[in-house]
Amino acid sequence: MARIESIHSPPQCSDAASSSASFIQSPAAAQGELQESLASLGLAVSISEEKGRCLIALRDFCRGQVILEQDPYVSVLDKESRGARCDSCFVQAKSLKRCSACKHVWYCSSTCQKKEWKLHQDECKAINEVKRRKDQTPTSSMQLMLRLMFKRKLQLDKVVIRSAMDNHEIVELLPTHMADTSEERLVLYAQMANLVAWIAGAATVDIKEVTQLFCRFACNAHTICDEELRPLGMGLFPVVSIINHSCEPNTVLLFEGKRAVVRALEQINVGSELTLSYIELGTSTESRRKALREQYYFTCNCPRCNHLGTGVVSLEDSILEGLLCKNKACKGHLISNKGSQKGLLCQLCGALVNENEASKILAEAKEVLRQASELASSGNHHSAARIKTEELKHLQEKLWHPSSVHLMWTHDNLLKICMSEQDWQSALDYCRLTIPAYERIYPQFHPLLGLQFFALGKLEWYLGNTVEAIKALTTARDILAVTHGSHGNFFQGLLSTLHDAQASLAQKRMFH
Ligand SMILES: C[S@@+](CC[C@H](N)C(=O)[O-])C[C@H]1O[C@@H](n2cnc3c(N)ncnc32)[C@H](O)[C@@H]1O
Repeated sequence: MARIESIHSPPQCSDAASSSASFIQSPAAAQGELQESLASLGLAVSISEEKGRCLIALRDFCRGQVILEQDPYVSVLDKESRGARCDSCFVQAKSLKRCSACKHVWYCSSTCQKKEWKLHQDECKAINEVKRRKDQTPTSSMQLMLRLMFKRKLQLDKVVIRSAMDNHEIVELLPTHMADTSEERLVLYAQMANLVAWIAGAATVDIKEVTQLFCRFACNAHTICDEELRPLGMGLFPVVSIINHSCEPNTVLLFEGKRAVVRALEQINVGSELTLSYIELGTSTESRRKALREQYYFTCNCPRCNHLGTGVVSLEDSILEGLLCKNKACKGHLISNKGSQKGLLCQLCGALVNENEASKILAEAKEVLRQASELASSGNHHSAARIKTEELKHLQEKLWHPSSVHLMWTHDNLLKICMSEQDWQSALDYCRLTIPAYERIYPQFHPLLGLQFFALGKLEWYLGNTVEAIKALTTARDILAVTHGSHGNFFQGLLSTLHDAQASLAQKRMFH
């Protein structure tokens, strides 16, 4: 594809050679400068012993209000999105132009290509060097690291503008958890750092520092998704990353292109801490805590987790992930017994399944799950996959609650398979089955819940069930107006489907 020539012009910056030392801020100065910027948005950083830095509201925010927006310090598209989306703005476009030098990045316009050139220039040379010497291109995480290093240098050299919310010093304030990181992982990061050094030119790269930066990526970088929460790439957002986790979050993070937008999920009063969910919320307390410990190195003590051990959470957890009681007359669920006798305890009839029998049931359950995930990850949405997934569904129905997460994901997989086969009626049936589980698992204003109602509404509408379509689309509208905002094309598309359905119903009523 033709090169947009102007991008190869050298950067226009007369003072590029001036001393960079005066441009480096101390961490304290960078934090002070950040506080000032945040204050103008009604936000502040405070420190807690348990969590480290926290982001606090200095004023009230109402449900659906945008609290914070931030462009990534650095970002990169996934392999799957490269060539389908613009590397600069992440917009999907049919006629993208490829950088003719490295042939690795694509832009939707010469404006985007020019905007990125200063950052892409060194990366372009590095990619070509890897191609020449290894006949390979760097992976996405490697590319993200290269971009971070090149951007830092360009900001130090004053070739690229820095701001209070976009500079390397605030990236360095993010935790690394290096001391908590396993030896095995550190070795992997060090190997990756060596590769980065080799790609970027070893003289300029400090291996220990890059290893530390990989640790920082692991617990701070965000997956950038489209409106339907399909992953597009990765980005580092040093201010959004100050927001700590809760399993009952009061904010939600979505992306407009690659720009992060944080909205309030509820009324947030002055003085409250902002929280986000870092993980999939539809799992039991133990699973959520395990996931958080493994990736973020903390034990969650949010209000939802703090109920662990109380009756409410045991029942909720057993419905989400607990096995059905083996006693045919009982409708209860089994979860690990916390008492002296090891095994599984029924939450309803109190029957204890001993350790041996418990491990047999768990092995059976594990095998069912293994088959399910193998099928889901194979991406093989053909009739053979459908038959197998339906078999799994029957097996899972014998083992788990109808609202369990396992069945919910199986119903979701079947929904996708039926959609790809254009079997709309079966797709609608499976979509309907997912709704009670979604409603149980996710909070009232969760984007996944809104998206599932949107999918249901479209299927109902397509199959001529106008009243049901209006009901589902109205629920989707109410949720997505809060999580996604009401201005984008995606939301407008939902409104227009809803208006069509409402107009059709009005017309039907006029003629009957
Ligand atoms: C993305 S950072 C959040 C900002 C961080 N607190 C800071 O000081 O910059 C993620 C890290 O914050 C801490 N963290 C986040 N949520 C927490 C929570 N609910 N309880 C305890 N620590 C938490 C953990 O150390 C985690 O690895």
